[in-house]
Amino acid sequence: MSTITDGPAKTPSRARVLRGRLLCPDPRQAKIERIADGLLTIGEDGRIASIAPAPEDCPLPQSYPGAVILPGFVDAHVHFPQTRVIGSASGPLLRWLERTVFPEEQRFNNVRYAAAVAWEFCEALIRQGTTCAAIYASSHEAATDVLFQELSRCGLRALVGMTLMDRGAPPGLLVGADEAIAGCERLIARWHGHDGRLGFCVTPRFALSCTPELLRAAGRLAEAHGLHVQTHLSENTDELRHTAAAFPSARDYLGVYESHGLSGPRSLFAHCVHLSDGEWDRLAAAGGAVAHCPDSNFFLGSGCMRLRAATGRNIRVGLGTDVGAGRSFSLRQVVASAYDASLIAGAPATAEELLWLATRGGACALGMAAELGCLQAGYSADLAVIDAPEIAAADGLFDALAFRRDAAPARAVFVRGALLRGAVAAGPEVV
Ligand SMILES: O=c1[nH]c(=O)c2nc[nH]c2[nH]1
Repeated sequence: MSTITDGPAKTPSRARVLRGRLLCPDPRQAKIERIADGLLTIGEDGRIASIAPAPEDCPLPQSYPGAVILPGFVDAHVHFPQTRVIGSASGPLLRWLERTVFPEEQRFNNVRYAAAVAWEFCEALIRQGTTCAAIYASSHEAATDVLFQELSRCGLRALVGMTLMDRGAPPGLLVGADEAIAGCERLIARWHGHDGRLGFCVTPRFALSCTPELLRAAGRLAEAHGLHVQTHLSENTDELRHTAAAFPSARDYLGVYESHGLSGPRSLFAHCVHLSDGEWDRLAAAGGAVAHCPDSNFFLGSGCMRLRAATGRNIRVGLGTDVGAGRSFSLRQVVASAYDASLIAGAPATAEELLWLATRGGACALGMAAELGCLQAGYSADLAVIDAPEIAAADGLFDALAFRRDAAPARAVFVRGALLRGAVAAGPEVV
């Protein structure tokens, strides 16, 4: 199995200590421990060297007064070529794809356009405190390559796929199976494992945009390289009807992916709004993960995913902005939408649980559990520093972080200890 292991950073970051309010997600359960005044030491290798309460006579000033320090957000589902069409209210899903998404994604056959948007996209992620994302590029090899270049330059961590489509869209977006797989092979050779931060993810858009030949080839490609797979599953009722007609021998929507070698422990399924109990059971048995995208589901009128259907079966769940059907790059906005969705589904989640899903949950869903999502020695120092009111009660603080819609962008963002945004207050040297 191919994993993206975290080697030493190319540009080693200076070892440093951050002092502040720390939010430490539990590695296994959806709980977050608070350290009211803590010291977080980052080693030369970009990993957390230690976490400890600050001593009473600590000479170091608060690194970011008025903020909390937590693991960077993980966006489990986002579309790079939809950056400029966020908030286009042309849904539901299939009409939105036809009217808004496919015309915009065709523009990515122009590499200069793709490069300009790649910069905007990465900036938008970093601004919101996102340090890692599972990204759909367009169906163009060159545009996908340009996105990898920008991710390499800006320091983010990501899984990226060239979106595979050979039917059901304008000709300018369709790429036949042989050509698409050859393009993926070149991208894998160039980028998979790059700098220990970037990985290639096999990305058939959804069943309706792929022939059985392309789905089979995608399954073989993932198997051959031990790669993650990401795709959409059971988002909208019209989509379900068309999928059943296009794959008459499949037992249900998940069955389409199962029969083409695309369901397994490295599969990440977005949406999962209309899955039957039987499909949830099979997804759990296969060890697949889910990208929960409630803001997008509201905006396109797709419905509410039953979060408890996933967590009750110990299925790994991350949160996805699903830009551009999602209306924001902020995982905190998605946390708020996930809360609303949980109320509608009749099983309320807490802000603490949802913030855990936005950080540690996403790391687990993307297969990065050993590296990301915890503030503990040995984990990568991928951090978001977020303004937060001084609220003593844990629930009050989590609620404020999750539900105050006017929240400012992240004060600072680090990946592997390297600063991507913001500055650390100059304090006395303690290392
Ligand atoms: O929310 C979505 N965004 C997309 O781009 C897409 N493609 C297929 N299904 C989709 N759903």
